Amino acid sequence: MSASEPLPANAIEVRGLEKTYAGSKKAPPKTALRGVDLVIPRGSMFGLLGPNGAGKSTLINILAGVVNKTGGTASIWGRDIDKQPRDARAALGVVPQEIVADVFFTPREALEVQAGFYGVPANDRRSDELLAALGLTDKAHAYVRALSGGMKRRLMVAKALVHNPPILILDEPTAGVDVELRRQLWEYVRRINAEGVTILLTTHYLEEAQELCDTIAIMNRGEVVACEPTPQLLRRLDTRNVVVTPEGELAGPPALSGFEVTPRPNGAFAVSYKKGQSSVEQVLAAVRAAGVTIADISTEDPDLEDVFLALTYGDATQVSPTRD
Ligand SMILES: Nc1ncnc2c1ncn2[C@@H]1O[C@H](COP(=O)(O)OP(=O)(O)OP(=O)(O)O)[C@@H](O)[C@H]1O
Repeated sequence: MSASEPLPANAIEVRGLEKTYAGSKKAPPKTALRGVDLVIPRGSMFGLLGPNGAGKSTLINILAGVVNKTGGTASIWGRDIDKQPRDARAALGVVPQEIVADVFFTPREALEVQAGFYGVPANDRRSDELLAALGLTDKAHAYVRALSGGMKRRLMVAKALVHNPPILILDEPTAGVDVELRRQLWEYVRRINAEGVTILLTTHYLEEAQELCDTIAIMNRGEVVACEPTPQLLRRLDTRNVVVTPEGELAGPPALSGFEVTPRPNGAFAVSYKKGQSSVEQVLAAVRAAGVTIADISTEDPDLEDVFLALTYGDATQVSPTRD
């Protein structure tokens, strides 16, 4: 990227994106994207969530130039993928879902070859810096096939960054990565995000998206069903639980008019209420009015899993998500 270029407001803009995979004798055509609109602001840490088959990989593969779209437009760093495909793709580093190992190269050689592929002049290459940043310095000259799965994945992150792209896409990057490596990987991703790199990540680890991403889009059946700043998305599911532990043993959880009550282990029960419509005070008053003496209470906020389920499965008019 030239330093004098004005920076685009949005790293990625997708409008009305459609994809139908052609059918064959054995399989009918398959629509994977049904008019997806998505705007990823420059500098954000953006999470793309959705059940299997929602269309996340299809979307990423279209951006990466691996899959041809059927309709709509997409631009990367202000460049239209149809009109300026090379420039658009040069702004992206993509870490694919599957581990792709260069069996004949050492990690250092793999990075040099990749840099050469992008035309990065020898003086501008950052192979050693990237190996160090991803904790691979002592494996720089080992054969890639001798690396653990987590190391191969970190090498793939390094490879995606050799040309210093302003956008990094990580497609399910922590599948099969152990807890410690995952922590290191996220630390690094957070660091480069703080340095200005826009991150788009798809993940099934909902807590991870909640913890890492400032904005989250949720896809289901080829459509974006939500796209909001993380705290706003969490507020959308405005149900709160008050978990009550009663004094002594009850025959069962009390019936409270106007509230949903569900049993919890060890004689406790949860009372759900809508924030804005009721309050913890009102819940406790109803519990006391039912003759229950309260030994202890705690409150629960919804996590992303609740929001995700409510948006993608909770709607009774919606059939269950596509399965392959
Ligand atoms: N090459 C292909 N040919 C035909 N159908 C495909 C192809 N690739 C994906 N699909 C279908 O398109 C739909 C979307 O798949 P996609 O892989 O984009 O979803 P995803 O959200 O990335 O799921 P996952 O989390 O499992 O990777 C699925 O129904 C899938 O079966």
